[in-house]
Amino acid sequence: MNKQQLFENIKRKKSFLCVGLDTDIKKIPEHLLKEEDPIFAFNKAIIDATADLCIAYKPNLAFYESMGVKGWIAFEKTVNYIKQNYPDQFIIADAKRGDIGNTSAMYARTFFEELDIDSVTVAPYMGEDSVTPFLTYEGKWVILLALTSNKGSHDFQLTEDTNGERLFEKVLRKSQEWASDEQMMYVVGATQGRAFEDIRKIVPEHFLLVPGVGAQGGSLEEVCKYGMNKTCGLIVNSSRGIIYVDKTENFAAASRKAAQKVQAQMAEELKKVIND
Ligand SMILES: O=c1ccn([C@@H]2O[C@H](COP(=O)(O)O)[C@@H](O)[C@H]2O)c(=O)[nH]1
Repeated sequence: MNKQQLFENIKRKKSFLCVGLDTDIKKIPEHLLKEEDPIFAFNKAIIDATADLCIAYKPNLAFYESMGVKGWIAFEKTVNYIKQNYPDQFIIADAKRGDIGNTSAMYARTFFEELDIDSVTVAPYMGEDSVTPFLTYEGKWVILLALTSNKGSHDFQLTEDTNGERLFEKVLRKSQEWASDEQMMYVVGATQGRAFEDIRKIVPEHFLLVPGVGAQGGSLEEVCKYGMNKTCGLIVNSSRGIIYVDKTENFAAASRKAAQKVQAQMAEELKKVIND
């Protein structure tokens, strides 16, 4: 999916919501445990209940890999289910990969060839040769960690060099030499508030993947105020705030309600920048 198609989906659905499929066997409703594949059964119900309200799904690999082979099977089934039934959805493998070049090439092969996923999150710490193998696939996206939502973002990302440049700013500037806004997005945590203003000075046109609303307490309003651009430029993720609002047989309808609430807020925010 290219940038224009993503923007068209956002306008059509009046939504820039990404539902995070952080599916934990210990948190899903008990009645699903009798299913052959409870993780997939849960994901399928959540996807069917929310697909008209969101433009992306973000399964986080940690939740699947923690279950070994069964987890990988559930992950692959989930990706295929979305692709077959909701082909307009942008799929993000939140895997935070990155290694020496030939190893990164294997990660890229996994997500882009074997699974044909739209995008993968990548850590920038190992530099250019750890990122460029992901960029050799046309139509696929790298989502580079820039300024994350957690407290630990202060340890490295927010520290300044002698010229006053913060590490996340260096990541944004340097990585633009590797790919354009048609192939690269950045992760910026919703908890980072006004930093979005500084980020937009360096990457005015790029899409940003924004986790941290909902359970982590980031403000959607603030993210939009400082981070939205003329093509929206935001994919805002919520995982626990949507998928775990109810543990009964009614869980999917409850998740839909939670997604509807966020989507309605997003529709209002979009009106401020998009006229058609
Ligand atoms: O800076 C980051 C980068 C990634 N994440 C991931 O996003 C979701 C957030 O889940 P919530 O339940 O909505 O808090 C999760 O998969 C994280 O690993 C992030 O939170 N912050």
